[in-house]
This record gives sequence, C-alpha cells and structure tokens, in this order.
Amino acid sequence: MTAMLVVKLGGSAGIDPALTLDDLAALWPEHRIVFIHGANAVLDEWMRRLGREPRLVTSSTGQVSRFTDRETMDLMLMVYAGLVNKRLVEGLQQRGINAVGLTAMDGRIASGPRKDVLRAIENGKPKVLRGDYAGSIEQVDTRLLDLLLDNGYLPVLTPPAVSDQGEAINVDGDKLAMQLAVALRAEALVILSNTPGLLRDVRDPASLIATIDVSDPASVEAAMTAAQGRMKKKVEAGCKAVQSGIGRVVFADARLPQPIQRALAGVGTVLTAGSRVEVRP
Ligand SMILES: Nc1ncnc2c1ncn2[C@@H]1O[C@H](COP(=O)(O)OP(=O)(O)OP(=O)(O)O)[C@@H](O)[C@H]1O
Repeated sequence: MTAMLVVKLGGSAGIDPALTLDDLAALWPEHRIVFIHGANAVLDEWMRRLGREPRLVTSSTGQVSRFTDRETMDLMLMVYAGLVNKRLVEGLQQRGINAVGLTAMDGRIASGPRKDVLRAIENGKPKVLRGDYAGSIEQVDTRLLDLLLDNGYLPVLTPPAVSDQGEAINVDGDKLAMQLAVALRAEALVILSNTPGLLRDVRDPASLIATIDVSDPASVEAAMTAAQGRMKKKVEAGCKAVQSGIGRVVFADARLPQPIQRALAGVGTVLTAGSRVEVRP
C-alpha cells in the first residue's frame, strides 16, 4: 500500500519552496500526499506594502498569534488562498503533478468555533481584543481530500478554516496538519520550516534537539522550554500527533535539498513515543 504523508511547509521568511516542490515531485505518486502550507512572511510583506502593520499578540498563556480583524482576513485570503497557494499549485503543475489548491474552509475540511475575543498581553499590559477572526479546529472532514487523492490529484491546503457559523477563521497551520495527519492515518507528518528543527538555543543552529520523547514528561518540558513564540505551537502539535498514533513526526529544515526525504530519514527533530517508534532511514 502507498504510504500516506502529510507535509507542512511553513510560511516563515527565508524559505525557497522550490526545494520542497522538487522533493514532492520525487515522492509523488508513489506516496499519497497532502501538502499544507503557511504564508506568514508574505502576508506581513503585503500588509506593509498596503500600509498596514501586522499585529502579533501574545496570549496570557504565552502563545503568539496574529490578531485577524476583518480587513486582515481579507488580506489573508488574498495571500494564503490566492498568491501563495496558487504559486505552489503552479510550481507543482510545472513538475507534472496535478495539484489542486484549497483552503481548509473548502468542503469544511477543518471547522470549529470562532473565538472573537483575544485576551492578550501587549507592551506588557493585559488587553481584551474583540473582532478576531480566529478559532480552533474541532472537526476535520477528509472526504474531499480522499476524493482528490483517489483520483490522482495532490491537495495543496492552507488556512483559513471555517467556523461553526460559516465564517473564515484563522487557524494554526501546524495544528491543521496534525489533525489531518491523524484523520488520514498518515504514516508520517513532516513539518518544514526555516530552522534545522527544534533548537536548544534559537540563535545557535548547531544546538539541535534531535529527539523529543513524547512519553517522557521531562523531554516534553525541555522541548517546550526551548521553543519560543510560535515554535511552542509546533511542539504541542507534534506531541499530539505522536500521542494520536502518527508513527513519524519530524521538524526539519525547508532550506536544504530534498527536505522531505531528509526528514523521513530522521534529519531534524524526531518526535517519538519511547522505544515504540523507530525512524527508518
Ligand atoms: N527553539 C527554537 N528552535 C527553532 N526555532 C524556533 C525556536 N524558538 C522559536 N523558533 C522560531 O520559530 C519559527 C518557526 O515557527 P513559525 O510558526 O514562525 O513558522 P512557520 O511554521 O514556518 O510559519 P507559518 O505559521 O506561516 O506556517 C522559526 O523561524 C524560529 O525563529
């Protein structure tokens, strides 16, 4: 049986997607793949071009997220669902892959409650921000993805998801990837970003944490302590994926050739559940 892979390419600065697209072309169609992407650096760039400053806020629990008011959601749709998604589809089409670009809102692939109030700390002060189009994923529906995969199309997916009231909601791309990997019973979840993996010291690329043993609370705590800002969500999502039965979860570098194959070979931060999980080269 062909292995099911979920690959997420982060949208942070400094990533050339061509490396990941080349690798997808090497792995497809022998592998069944759902490709998920972010676009945060391109969105920041376009917001600034249009005279708007991106608003990143830290929640009371220490998580960093984008405050997504109505206008920011319009821009998010333009950049994530439009520019970045369609450029990736174009790149895959150029490599002979029949890709289809969708948001997680389409076909209600991912849905959940909107949380329009954001309690945040801004400039050291607690604030209540209203009008946020953000939410969490409570349900995933993989029927549309199966329909595409069964017919030879590679789905290229991006936030937003859809709220219970049918509104576009900003959701975390790593959590989206994790939840889809679980629902699709993926053999592996590969999360690519502009870092070699989880670093003990974010400023030192050589300080890679090679493994996180999700069954060991001390290992998870050390990982959560090392992770700063948005990286915390990645660690949480990765741990949840392993706990939910994904055999291989790897955080790896999108900036090197063959980033997916490298990750599958164990280069990066590999999340395991004790000795039960083996990473095969
Ligand atoms: N301990 C750490 N190790 C590695 N990276 C870290 C660490 N702490 C914080 N980071 C930061 O986390 C970032 C990656 O997370 P981020 O969510 O910003 O990216 P992404 O997933 O690529 O983007 P998107 O949300 O658009 O998909 C890195 O750019 C890095 O600067």
